[in-house]
Amino acid sequence: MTLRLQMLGTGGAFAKKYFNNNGLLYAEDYTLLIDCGITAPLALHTLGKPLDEIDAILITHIHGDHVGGLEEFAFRMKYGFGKKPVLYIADKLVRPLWENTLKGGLSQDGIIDSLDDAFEVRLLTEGQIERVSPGLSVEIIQTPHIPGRASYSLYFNGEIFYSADKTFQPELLTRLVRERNCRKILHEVQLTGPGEVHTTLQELLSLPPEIQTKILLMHYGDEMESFIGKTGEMDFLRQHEIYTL
Ligand SMILES: O=c1ccn([C@@H]2O[C@@H]3COP(=O)(O)O[C@H]3[C@H]2O)c(=O)[nH]1
Ligand SMILES: [Zn+2]
Ligand SMILES: [Zn+2]
Repeated sequence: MTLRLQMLGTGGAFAKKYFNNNGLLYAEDYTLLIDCGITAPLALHTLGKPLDEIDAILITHIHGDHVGGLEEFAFRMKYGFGKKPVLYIADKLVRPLWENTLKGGLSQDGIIDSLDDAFEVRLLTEGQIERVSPGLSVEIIQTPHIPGRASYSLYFNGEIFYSADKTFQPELLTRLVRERNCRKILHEVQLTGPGEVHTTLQELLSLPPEIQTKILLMHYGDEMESFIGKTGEMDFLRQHEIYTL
C-alpha cells in the first residue's frame, strides 16, 4: 500500500514561519492526523481541510505542539458535526493527557467527564501492531525525549519510520534499516544549539549515507532555509506538499 504524507506544519515547538510538526497520512481514502498541536486547527483551515475528513488522530506525546489543538478539535467535532473523533493513543499517555492537559478545558459535568467522553479512544501498546485501516498499520516505539515522560515514535506498514520528538538513537535507526525493511525515515531535527531533548543535525550527519538517503527532516526552526545544502544526503520535508512515501 502506497502511503502519502502531507505535513500540516514542519516547525519546531517555537517556530513562527512554520506550523507545528503535525502530519496528514493518507492511505487510499483513509486519513490519519499525526499529532494535533496548537496550530493544527489553523493549518487545517489554511489547507481547506474540514475536520470531519479526518478519520482518526494519533498522538506521539503531550507537548503543546503535538496535542494543543485537541480541545478545539473535540469541541468542534461534537458541537459542529455531532461526532466523537477517533483518538489513537499509547495506554501510558491516557492519564496524563486527560488529567494534565485536557480536563480543565474539556470537562462538563455529566457530559464530558473522561477522555472517552470526548474521543473514541483506541489504545496502542508497545510491541503490538495495530491495524488502523485496511491499508494502514502502526506500531508505537517508545523513544527518549523528556526524562521520565513517555513519547512514542511510529512505524507504519512495517517500512516507514516517523520519529516523535526524540534524542539521537543511531542503533534504532540502523536496526530498522538493516533488520526491519525500513524504506523511509521522517525525522525531527534541531539545527542549532545543543540537542538535549532533540536530535541535532550534527548527530544525524554522523549516520552512514545508506541511512541518510532515507531521511526527510522535520520539526525544524525558522532558520531552516540557511541550512539548505548543508544536510548531507538528507532533505527537508516541506509543509503542505504531498509526498508519496
Ligand atoms: O528539557 C527541555 C524541555 C523542553 N525544551 C523545549 O521545550 C519544547 C517543548 O516542545 P518540543 O519537545 O517540541 O521542544 C521542546 C524544547 O524546545 C527544552 O529545550 N529542554
Ligand atoms: Zn515538538
Ligand atoms: Zn516534545
